[in-house]
Amino acid sequence: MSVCGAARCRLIQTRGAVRRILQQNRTACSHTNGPAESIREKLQAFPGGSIELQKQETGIAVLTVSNPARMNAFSGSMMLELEQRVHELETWTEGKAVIVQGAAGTFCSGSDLNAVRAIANPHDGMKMCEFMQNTLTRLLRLPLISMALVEGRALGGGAELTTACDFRLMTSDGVIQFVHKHMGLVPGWGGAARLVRIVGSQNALKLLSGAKKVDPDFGKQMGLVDEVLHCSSGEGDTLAHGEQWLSQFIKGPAPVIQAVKKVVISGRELPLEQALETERNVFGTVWGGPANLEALALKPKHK
Ligand SMILES: CCC(=O)SCCNC(=O)CCNC(=O)[C@H](O)C(C)(C)COP(=O)(O)OP(=O)(O)OC[C@H]1O[C@@H](n2cnc3c(N)ncnc32)[C@H](O)[C@@H]1OP(=O)(O)O
Repeated sequence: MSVCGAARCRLIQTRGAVRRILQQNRTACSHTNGPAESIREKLQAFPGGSIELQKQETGIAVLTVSNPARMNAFSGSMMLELEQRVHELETWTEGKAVIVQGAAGTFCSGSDLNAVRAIANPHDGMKMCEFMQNTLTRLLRLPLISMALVEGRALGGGAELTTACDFRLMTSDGVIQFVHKHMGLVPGWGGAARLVRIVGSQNALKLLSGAKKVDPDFGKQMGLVDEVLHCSSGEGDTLAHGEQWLSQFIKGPAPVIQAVKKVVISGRELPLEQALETERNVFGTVWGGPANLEALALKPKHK
């Protein structure tokens, strides 16, 4: 193929990739699309628990998966609520970060097995996965730095949820386990695709095929866990420790933090040419902006 032909081919691939991302976001944002509507009705039929969102003045939001009677398993209504909460975060211009945690000292035990039994046919299963994939993709693409705070267990879909965050922190007794194989399943909420990108395909294969328990040491060793908090789950101040760790990445004004996250997302997801274009555009939003002018006036030395 000629150089021009190869370049044209790359351009077509790039446009295809961008169209796919936009299409995915459109599907995710659509509240009127037929098949998505039918799975919404089915999910709504399995109530219980809640997804709580607390936006703090510090610019850190806390998203809590709460269904303590079922170890924070995701009921159908919680899946719908998660989408709403992610939507609220997408438009939070003052925000810098979001911490995803579970209630009552444990993270999340995956999907509610009662709901799973009731929609145990491939069609509904795939629709549920499509719904959760869209929500978790939007969570990962938020212009906020995200962190899963794993106290206790993150199992099945709970383990998948941790991969939809930029960072994972664990208490010393925390466990992440992709138990899907033990359930005759594979991840379906996008957890396998994201896991491969975080730890590489060799490690992902080991974790999924062996349904291996990832404790803090193992997690750090393979790059799944970013930090271990030296406290146990349910000790009370775990969230404060998590916020403290996160604070090193969110100093400065929200527009700058959001710009940082945007260039990382485009670098992570787009082909190079497209990522470079996005980077230029994002740069244009901060260049000559208040934080930039203030820094220039101070003539800082970065020693
Ligand atoms: C997307 C694909 C998926 O996520 S598939 C789902 C994968 N998750 C699972 O299979 C988790 C199964 N549960 C367990 O292994 C255990 O309950 C774990 C989480 C380890 C907790 O054990 P343990 O501390 O002994 O408590 P327990 O078993 O008595 O549980 C307390 C109550 O919670 C419930 N629970 C737990 N997980 C779920 C779940 N995923 N769906 C529905 N209910 C769940 C238990 O049934 C138990 O309820 P009950 O007190 O017996 O009424």
